[in-house]
Amino acid sequence: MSKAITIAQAQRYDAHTIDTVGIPSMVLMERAALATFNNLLNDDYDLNRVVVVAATGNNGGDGIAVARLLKIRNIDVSIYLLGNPDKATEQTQQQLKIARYYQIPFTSDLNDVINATTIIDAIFGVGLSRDVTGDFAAAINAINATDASTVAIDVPSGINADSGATLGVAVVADSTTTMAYNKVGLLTVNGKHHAGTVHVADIGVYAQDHVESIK
Ligand SMILES: NC(=O)C1=CN([C@@H]2O[C@H](COP(=O)(O)OP(=O)(O)OC[C@H]3O[C@@H](n4cnc5c(N)ncnc54)[C@H](O)[C@@H]3O)[C@@H](O)[C@H]2O)[C@H](O)CC1
Ligand SMILES: [K+]
Repeated sequence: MSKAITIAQAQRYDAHTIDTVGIPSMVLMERAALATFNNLLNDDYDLNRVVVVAATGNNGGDGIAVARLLKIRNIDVSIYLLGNPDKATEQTQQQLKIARYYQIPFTSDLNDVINATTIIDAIFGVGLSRDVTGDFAAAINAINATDASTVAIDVPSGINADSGATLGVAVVADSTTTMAYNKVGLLTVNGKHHAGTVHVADIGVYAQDHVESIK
């Protein structure tokens, strides 16, 4: 079985790749988005109406980049944004700017989420730090109530990537594209149930330098 890592390891490996190796954060985000996009196409989801549900952390930035990859292929995609965009991470603010350039529609109507054929879950990844409440919980409940296929980025939102526990409420995904390595929480019974099929994406982040084998 391939390696699975904790939240602290994921954060440490990301920071090492960005700060010491020198691969810019936006490059990692673009690779995360491309990997998610490729899995989305390979898994043969119904892409008639795609909605990316994104928050303002870097998990949201991954999702907004996926929206752009879909839009430039003429796929009907919109973004349901949760949280205050002025407080988004630098990378996610940049992805929002790019999304506006490509005129990707933003919606604040949960019915658009409910009527989607495929939903991309880009609300929380390894940065989830407390119980999900309010608008975030309402969006996750709507995602889980639809017949739409759901594809999670990195971690199904609401799942603690260490313990696999549901923090309040969590997305039940059909598949999850997780970055660099699987996460230990996604190997638990609850984590597996929420993640669906897990694809591990090589985004250029590794556990050690001078990599001979990434398995
Ligand atoms: N670091 C990188 O360059 C890469 C990251 N990738 C993706 O980014 C996420 C991790 O991003 P991060 O910004 O650290 O965290 P999240 O997006 O998961 O969310 C953090 C954000 O949300 C707030 N928050 C936490 N819990 C709650 C809650 N219950 N309710 C409301 N808000 C909450 C928190 O305060 C932060 O503001 C990782 O999973 C990847 O998807 C890349 O893939 C590329 C490299
Ligand atoms: K997610």
